[in-house]
Amino acid sequence: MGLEVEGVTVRFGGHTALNNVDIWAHEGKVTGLIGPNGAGKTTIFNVITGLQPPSSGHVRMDGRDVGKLAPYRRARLGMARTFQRLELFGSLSVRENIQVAAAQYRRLHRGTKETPQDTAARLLHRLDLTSIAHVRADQLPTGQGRVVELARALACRPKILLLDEPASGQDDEETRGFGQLLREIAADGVAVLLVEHDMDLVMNTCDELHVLDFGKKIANGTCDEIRNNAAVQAAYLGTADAAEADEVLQETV
Ligand SMILES: Nc1ncnc2c1ncn2[C@@H]1O[C@H](COP(=O)(O)OP(=O)(O)OP(=O)(O)O)[C@@H](O)[C@H]1O
Repeated sequence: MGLEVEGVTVRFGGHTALNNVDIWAHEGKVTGLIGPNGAGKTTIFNVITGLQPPSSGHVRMDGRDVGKLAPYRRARLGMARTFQRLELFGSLSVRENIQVAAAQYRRLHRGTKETPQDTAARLLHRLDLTSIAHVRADQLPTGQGRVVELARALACRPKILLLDEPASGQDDEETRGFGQLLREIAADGVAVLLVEHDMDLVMNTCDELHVLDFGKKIANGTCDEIRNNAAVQAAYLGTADAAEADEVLQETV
């Protein structure tokens, strides 16, 4: 169970941004989606969440085709996303940002017992944000903002969590902590799909990877398999010389 994307194609005028792409993210796992700039990673997130209608293909959540559903209806079914650019409510505090999301969730899921205040307190504690709970979101360094965005997504109790470059703006220590959090969130039964350029985070956190290049899926496998894949090395380095690529990739990855 989790997320399945099957045969998705997206055309922008004459440009094919995604070409018959299949990817998946299983519950309980962190799945990475990587590829060079312009490979189509954000476009596929937009297709999954319903912001970008595909020219063809299917998106399924727990086996149900959600391709015709508006973004808010997919969110109601348990899809949450963070964005490349932070999308916090700048004038609200960290606590309020989480509480607003929790209140919205509770409004839509009437059986929810936990109050938004308690949800916020629980997530502040779990994500080690209690000491900055009162700080306005627009006063936060980006690295902390990323964790608040994650907390806000978790307030919606997602089954599928899509993260678009969550490590950008984080220092090495923050990124390590973030990776650990993602592992814990997946262990709670969430399907985590991670788009990320920070290869340390990807390789230390993901159970499985999909690789896109120029809108096509060129590889899928474990981190070790992907590290040693000649097509991936060539895509990242623009060379078909596997030996040369391998040398540089060992330094990059
Ligand atoms: N709305 C759009 N109209 C036209 N072309 C687009 C549009 N959105 C994306 N593209 C093009 O589609 C391709 C895929 O873009 P996308 O942003 O999905 O790549 P990406 O893998 O997320 O890149 P990055 O790692 O730089 O964020 C690129 O060539 C991009 O220029």
